[in-house]
Amino acid sequence: MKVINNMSKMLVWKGCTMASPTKIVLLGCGSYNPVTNMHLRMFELAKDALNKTGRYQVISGFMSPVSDAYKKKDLVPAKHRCEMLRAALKGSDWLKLDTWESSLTTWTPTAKVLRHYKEQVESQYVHKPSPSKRRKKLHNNTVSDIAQNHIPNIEVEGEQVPCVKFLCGADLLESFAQPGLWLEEDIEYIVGVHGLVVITRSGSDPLKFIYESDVLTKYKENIIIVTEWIYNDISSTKIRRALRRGESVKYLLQDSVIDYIREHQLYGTSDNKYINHMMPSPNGEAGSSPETEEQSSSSSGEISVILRSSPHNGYDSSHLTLHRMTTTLEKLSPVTKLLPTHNSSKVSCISDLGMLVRRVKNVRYNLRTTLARQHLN
Ligand SMILES: Nc1ncnc2c1ncn2[C@@H]1O[C@H](COP(=O)(O)OP(=O)(O)OP(=O)(O)O)[C@@H](O)[C@H]1O
Ligand SMILES: O=C(O)c1ccc[n+]([C@@H]2O[C@H](COP(=O)([O-])O)[C@@H](O)[C@H]2O)c1
Repeated sequence: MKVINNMSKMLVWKGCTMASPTKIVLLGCGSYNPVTNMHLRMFELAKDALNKTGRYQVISGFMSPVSDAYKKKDLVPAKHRCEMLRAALKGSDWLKLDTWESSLTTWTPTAKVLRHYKEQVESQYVHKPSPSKRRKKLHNNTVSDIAQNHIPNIEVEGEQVPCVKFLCGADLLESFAQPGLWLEEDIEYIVGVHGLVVITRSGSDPLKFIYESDVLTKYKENIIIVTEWIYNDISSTKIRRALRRGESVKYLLQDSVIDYIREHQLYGTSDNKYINHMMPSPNGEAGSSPETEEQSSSSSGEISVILRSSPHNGYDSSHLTLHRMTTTLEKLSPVTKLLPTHNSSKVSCISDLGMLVRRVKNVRYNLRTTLARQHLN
């Protein structure tokens, strides 16, 4: 009988019934530069936690990459971030990319993005198109939608208008306290009107943070904290660093995202890919890489690798390094030409390529590869 009493309490709790949980659309905003497995996992965690309460039913999740106007350091163009998201989301039947925010030429505060979503969900619900039309729109979600102010498609059933909740990591919640970053009224709108689902992140203490904030305490009923027990601190920053250093990011990103990054030579991958293949280590094994001071790739297809070397007595082998890089690059890509752009006479002497790898410090080579196809054009 006790169980039944408890059940009946649950049934009347806040006017909700077990039979009619509130339908939820989760919205995640971020740079997604690039999208990681943790960004995807956040949605799964949130969905599980909300559904398990019996009060909510998550029907859709949307990922909204920030526009290029956000100008965050190392932010690659929205076109690429959207394509990587699109590739990553192929395996999900309830998560979707929304390109509206990223298509704008100015940065949009998150409160405005949420307000836009709320309006879209409500209007879509009221003027619900026929299922066939909705399905068609859903599959038309391509990068070209960026120019068309794509409207998210929510699969809705029944008559209840879904609520849009903001999904974020605990670090984003804590950024609410950064002076001058978020507007007070925006925080109030986000938490008061929409509500938050916060995924814990290492080094954060969301409960304490909520306790210390008057506005968050006021709306604490609207904040759901989801503890990620499987400790996972993947961040896009760490991914970009690993890529820049030519380190593997497999199992941290979706394979399709890794393929996209390689194909489009994002985050400095072009240089490392070649360097890792061509540079022998001191004991002759392939795989060590020279210290590169700077590696960059431009949208014009040019790749720059700058090597630093220090004065050293003995034989100058840096030209050999240059030669090896040239031939390896040409072997790897027959359409690549290397144009040395620095005077090699100033380069220090070193007898061993592996040593060069470690001692390169002062003198620079700027190896510029230009795709022959571009020469031809
Ligand atoms: N490992 C993680 N655990 C919990 N939340 C995360 C994690 N990684 C990202 N998030 C959340 O994902 C959202 C989108 O974040 P964003 O794209 O800025 O990712 P990021 O990995 O933190 O990026 P960067 O490292 O470039 O700052 C934010 O709400 C952020 O808090
Ligand atoms: O709305 C705001 O005032 C606001 C202030 C700081 C960050 N945001 C959003 O938070 C998201 C994550 O930002 P970041 O810098 O952690 O990548 C991104 O979508 C930003 O638009 C939003």
